[in-house]
Amino acid sequence: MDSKDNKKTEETHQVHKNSHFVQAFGHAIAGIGELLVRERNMRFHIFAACVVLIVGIYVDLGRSDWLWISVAVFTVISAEFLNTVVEAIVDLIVGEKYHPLAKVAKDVASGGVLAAVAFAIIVGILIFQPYLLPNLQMIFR
Ligand SMILES: Nc1ncnc2c1ncn2[C@@H]1O[C@H](COP(=O)(O)OP(=O)(O)OP(=O)(O)O)[C@@H](O)[C@H]1O
Repeated sequence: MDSKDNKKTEETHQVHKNSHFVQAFGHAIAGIGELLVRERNMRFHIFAACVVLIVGIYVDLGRSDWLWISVAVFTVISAEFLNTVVEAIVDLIVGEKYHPLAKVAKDVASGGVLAAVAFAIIVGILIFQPYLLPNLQMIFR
């Protein structure tokens, strides 16, 4: 993109600070939409969270169980946000070129998502095990 194209883009797209809350809110919602469109993993996390929500309602989880599940879900979602930000910044800086530090940044960011998912699985097992184990034993007896 040459400087003329750049100037044209800056005229038609916002590149300055948000002037009011509604504008900032709109961009934040657009960011969430972008994440859902770009990241297949994010769509899977949302699907998994919906399944947990339905099963949680079915087994009538208590207040503190819902609190732990909320922490687990938002930890995974936050890690995915961070991962997408890192990917976008790395791609902006290095483009299609290979760089060992780009690899470190992207691998560490996706490692963060993996760690968050492991945490969510542990929380899920600890919370659902007392409800699901008796049912599973009944099925396999
Ligand atoms: N510019 C680069 N230089 C070096 N390695 C890179 C570069 N771009 C990507 N990689 C390597 O390819 C992997 C996948 O990168 P990509 O940007 O496609 O992420 P992705 O498949 O969307 O990952 P995720 O599943 O975490 O969202 C990275 O984890 C990294 O190891």
